[in-house]
Amino acid sequence: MVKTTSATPLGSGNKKKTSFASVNSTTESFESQPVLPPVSCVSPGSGTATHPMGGSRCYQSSLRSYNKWSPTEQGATLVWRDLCVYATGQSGGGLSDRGPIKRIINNVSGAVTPGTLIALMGSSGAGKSTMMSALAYRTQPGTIVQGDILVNGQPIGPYMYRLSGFVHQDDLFVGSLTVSEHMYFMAKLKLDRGVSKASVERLIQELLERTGLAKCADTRIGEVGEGKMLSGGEKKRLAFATELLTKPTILFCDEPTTGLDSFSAQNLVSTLQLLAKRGTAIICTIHQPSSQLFSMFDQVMLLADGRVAYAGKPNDALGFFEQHGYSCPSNYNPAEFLIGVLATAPGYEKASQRSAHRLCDLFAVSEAAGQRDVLINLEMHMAETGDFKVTEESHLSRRPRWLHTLYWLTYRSFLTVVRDPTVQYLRLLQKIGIALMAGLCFSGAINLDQLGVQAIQGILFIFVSENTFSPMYSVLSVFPETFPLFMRETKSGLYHTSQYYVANMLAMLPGLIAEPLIFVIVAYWLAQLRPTFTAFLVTVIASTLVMNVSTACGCFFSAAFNSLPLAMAYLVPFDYILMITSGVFIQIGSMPVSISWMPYISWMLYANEAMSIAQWEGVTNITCSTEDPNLPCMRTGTEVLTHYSFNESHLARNIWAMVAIYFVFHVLGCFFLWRKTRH
Ligand SMILES: Nc1ncnc2c1ncn2[C@@H]1O[C@H](COP(=O)(O)OP(=O)(O)OP(=O)(O)O)[C@@H](O)[C@H]1O
Repeated sequence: MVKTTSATPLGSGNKKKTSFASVNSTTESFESQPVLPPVSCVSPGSGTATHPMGGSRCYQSSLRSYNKWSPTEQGATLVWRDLCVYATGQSGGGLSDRGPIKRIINNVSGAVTPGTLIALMGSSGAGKSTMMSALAYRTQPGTIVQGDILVNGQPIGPYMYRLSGFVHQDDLFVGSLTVSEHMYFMAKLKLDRGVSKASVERLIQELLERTGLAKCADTRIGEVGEGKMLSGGEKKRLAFATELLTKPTILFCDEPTTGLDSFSAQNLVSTLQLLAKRGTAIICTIHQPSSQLFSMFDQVMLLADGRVAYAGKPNDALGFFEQHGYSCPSNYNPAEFLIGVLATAPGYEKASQRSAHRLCDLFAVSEAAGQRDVLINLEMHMAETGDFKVTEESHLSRRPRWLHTLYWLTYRSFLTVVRDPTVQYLRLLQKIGIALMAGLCFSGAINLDQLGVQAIQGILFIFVSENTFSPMYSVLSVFPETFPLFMRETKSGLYHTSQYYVANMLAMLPGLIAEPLIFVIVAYWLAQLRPTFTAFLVTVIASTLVMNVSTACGCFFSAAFNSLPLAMAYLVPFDYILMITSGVFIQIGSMPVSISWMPYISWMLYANEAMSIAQWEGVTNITCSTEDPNLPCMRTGTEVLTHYSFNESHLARNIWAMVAIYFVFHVLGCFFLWRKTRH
């Protein structure tokens, strides 16, 4: 199976030391309130697990049928053989990323059976997170995966988003939502579309209670640095609660104990143990666990430089290392010892790597590796001979409808927009302030004489430029800022790029209509522009279109480049072209032939021409100065329009041209965003 995606680093993780238990009341600790559905079965391979939604599941691995593919009923056996993962260094599919190819995972094989809690360990950079994301079908962009990864004999694919949960090392949320809003949003996107509202609410309530988050249900998640927000431990629990919404058959946890004190870490692993006992296969990367924590895992897999140095029972690991000359001193933390042996010692890089590679070679020919290979070969054999389809798991494919997902995404984006007063209210106040200033400056100057012509064209340019530059630059950060969360959610199959893009646009739309409307209403009447309804309406429509097209342009640049500075670097020269071709600084007809195409992409020109037509069409009584007959004199509106290379018949053309540019920018923006999710 080969898979290629494009790479973007995830957002910064919250590694602050927090306590799982300290944020709970004593009766609500993770241990006493395990994040589990109430169940009756306790041993893998038999029994029934009841989902809080009311459904029931039975993991009967001993009775697993290879005529039917149904991991949710039978439990999931995940095997991988000869797995190699490469990073191409192509991060984000933007217009400026290239890098060398690097092998991170090197021919790794392994297996996890239902009801097993396995720890993935190794020194920093050994490849734990990379391997886990490959197994979970959630690789970062720019990653190439080679080798076989099967769940009950079926090559992994998008079904993993429904079958498995992934608790990330760093918790990414939309900070403006409350805990219950977040859970409701996630339930709407993750759960089967047939689940009723009451069931969803019951499920959320139950999960919040079990994770000790019920008391924070109405607390905003918050962003780092904000005053009132969830603690790191609460965010971690919220991440767990979110993943447990779908009752995953396989659960991946990337360093879930990082940032927790030892007591909370133990509580968390106890919870994972209980979850595993009910049949879930759990793979968990973990850093330097205490001796007690280490022995709580059923299996451990030690990675060194992308290879397996040991896989098997934790208690047998020390025996394997001792057999090959590495004895753990008494009273020494075994996990720390094992990782220490495999780690690269500063100053002795070559020697450390040699000894780690030697251990990997020795493990590859060990009895433990042989036993593991028996299971892998059996699964591979079944995969080749079995005749089953993923679609047989009908409830895995009942995704929410396209419009349903769009609705919830728009709702979330809209909440984010309206709950960010610094952006919304300040922008409106700023618009009113500028409109007042502009209107007052021009009031009294708008007359039907030669100076009035200049004044009218001046304020029209202010209408156009004010609705162009600030909205264009203000949306530049929209996609880079939210990109890590967007990538994580699309990689989890929650929604498509198009839904995310359209939802963001729809959430912005009310502001993009209100702002130019307020601006024109204030400035138009203060400056005493042409007092006809048609002229006013055309000015409002053109200003609104200008603002929306500019925002679309900003969104396109925001989606096409991976960072704000890069997007700015390309946008500034583009703005100059726009401004020069707006019809104010140079007569379009006098531009050199080689660049005469430029005005066609300038919505500033289209808007300027449309507003000018609205002001001058049918005007016949412009007065001229009698004092100096040598001064230019335009007596009619047609003469004014001709002077600026405008044409009275272009009004509709200009409006439609702006509409067309609006859609072209958005389609391109959506395409570039989608491209980033590919590779
Ligand atoms: N997209 C990428 N491009 C280049 N190198 C990468 C990329 N992703 C990961 N790596 C490198 O691959 C190696 C393994 O990374 P990974 O995050 O899987 O390690 P890890 O074992 O999880 O480490 P840690 O415990 O510190 O989180 C590291 O050296 C890392 O720098």
